[in-house]
Formats: sequence, C-alpha cells, structure tokens
Amino acid sequence: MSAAIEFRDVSLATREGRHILNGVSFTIEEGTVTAILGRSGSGKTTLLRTVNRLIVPTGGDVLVRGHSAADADLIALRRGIGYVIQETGLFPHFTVERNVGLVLEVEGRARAERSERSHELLSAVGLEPGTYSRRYPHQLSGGQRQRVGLARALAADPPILLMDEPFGALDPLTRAEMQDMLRTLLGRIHETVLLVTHDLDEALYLADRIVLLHEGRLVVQLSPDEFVHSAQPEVQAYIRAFHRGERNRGERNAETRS
Ligand SMILES: Nc1ncnc2c1ncn2[C@@H]1O[C@H](COP(=O)(O)OP(=O)(O)OP(=O)(O)O)[C@@H](O)[C@H]1O
Repeated sequence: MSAAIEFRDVSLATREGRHILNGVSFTIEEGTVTAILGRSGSGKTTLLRTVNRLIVPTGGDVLVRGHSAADADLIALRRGIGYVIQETGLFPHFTVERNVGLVLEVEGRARAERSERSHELLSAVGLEPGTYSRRYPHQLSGGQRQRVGLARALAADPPILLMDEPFGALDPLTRAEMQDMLRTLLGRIHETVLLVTHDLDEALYLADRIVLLHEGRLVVQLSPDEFVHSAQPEVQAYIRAFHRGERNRGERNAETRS
C-alpha cells in the first residue's frame, strides 16, 4: 500500500502564539478510512482542512499522494479531494441534479454526461434519481440533503474524501442509515477517507484506523480493536466520557418518556 496522505510534523500557531496543532505526524494509506476523534477544540477540523489547503500549517508539511499540498496547484489539489461538511453547502436555487453535477459543469462537460453521472451518483447514495433529481434542496430532509452533499463530493471521482461530522446533525436512526449507506458505498469504491466525528461508535463501525487528537497533538493512531483495548490514559478517558454521555442521554430520554 502507498500513502494517500502524510502529515509530517504539522503545526499551526496563531499570531498570538496559540498552538492549535502541535507536531502532528501520521500516514494514511490509500483506500483506507481514518476517523479523527478528540474533544471539542482539539484541532480535528483544522487538521482536516490542511489536506485541501483551506488551512496552511505554520510548520511541517502535508503530503497528498506524495506531493506537498503547499506547492500543489490549488484547483488540481481540490479536484482530487471531495469535501463533505455538516451544513452540506448545497446551492438552494439549483436542482439536486445540478448541485451534484456542478464540478463537471465547471469542467465544461456536456449536459448529457453530467446528467448521467448525477443519476448514477444519486442511485449510489440511495436517492432514486426519478424522484429526487428535479427537486430543490429545501424539498429534501436533512438526511437526504447529506446524501446529495456526498454525491456531489464524489462527482469528479476524487481519490480522497474528507468528511467533517457529516452525520452530526441527524437523528440517531437516520444517522445509522447513513452510516450503513456509506459503508456499503465504500465497499464498492476505492476511496481514501478522512472522517472527523464525535461519535465513537461511528468511528468503530466505519474506520480502519482511529486517530485521537488532544490539544492539537496526536495521541494515538490505532485499529478500532486496538483503540477499545488501549491502555493509553487519554484513550481510556475518551472512551469513558463517550459512554457516560451515552448513558446520560439514555436516562434523559427515559425521563422524557415517563
Ligand atoms: N480561524 C481560527 N483562528 C483562531 N483560532 C481558531 C480558528 N479556527 C479554529 N480555531 C481554534 O483552534 C482550536 C481547534 O479548533 P477545531 O475547529 O480544529 O477543533 P475541533 O476539534 O474540530 O472542534 P469541534 O469538535 O468543536 O468542531 C480551537 O481552540 C479553536 O477555537
């Protein structure tokens, strides 16, 4: 296997001297799914955004498929990286089909080709093209909008997919459906995925490797099995806190029902 993304001693300091990322080094192999976990403010989103150069590190380097993101042609770099965020960023006045095919439109591809690719991708994310392609984003549920966001991110067939809490705003049932859909989809396409999530179960279900960040530093990069059995104090603290949160949510739901 070869490296799709390599973080080499990546640091980010603000002008005021605050260290948001601190010497982060690890490698992501091609075709694998890596989940980034860590408490709020630990630097997950910041690290993700160094890959498509929305953020430029103040120290170290990010290599994308062997080339420094800092030196890459920005358009070519981003064409090779799909980006899915919680808010989806769909254009409200464009139909679903046009939203999905937008990158191809920018590339000047013919309408018939764009339409065919949009339909193919909508089917792949579980939206029947005949029903959904002519709709506008406001005519969709949150989960359906997320599916369109994912289809759009895949339109140019990028080898790398960055996902920043893509299912964070969804109810637990819809989230589980989306996780199933993504897992099935990733089983079919050879994609390198970097997924920021607050959900340990989501990371365990989807990822080949789990990265834990703490105050801008890499704590561990482990397989899901190694992660749940890790003796690292930060990993254990994270797992305990996650399960306590789950229990509290369960108790609150039970109280609301009674
Ligand atoms: N543009 C910015 N300028 C200065 N500080 C920033 C900027 N963006 C983020 N930060 C700070 O960097 C730190 C890391 O933020 P980041 O969004 O990467 O964390 P996160 O782990 O993704 O958090 P969350 O889980 O809450 O989304 C935080 O302390 C945040 O306040």
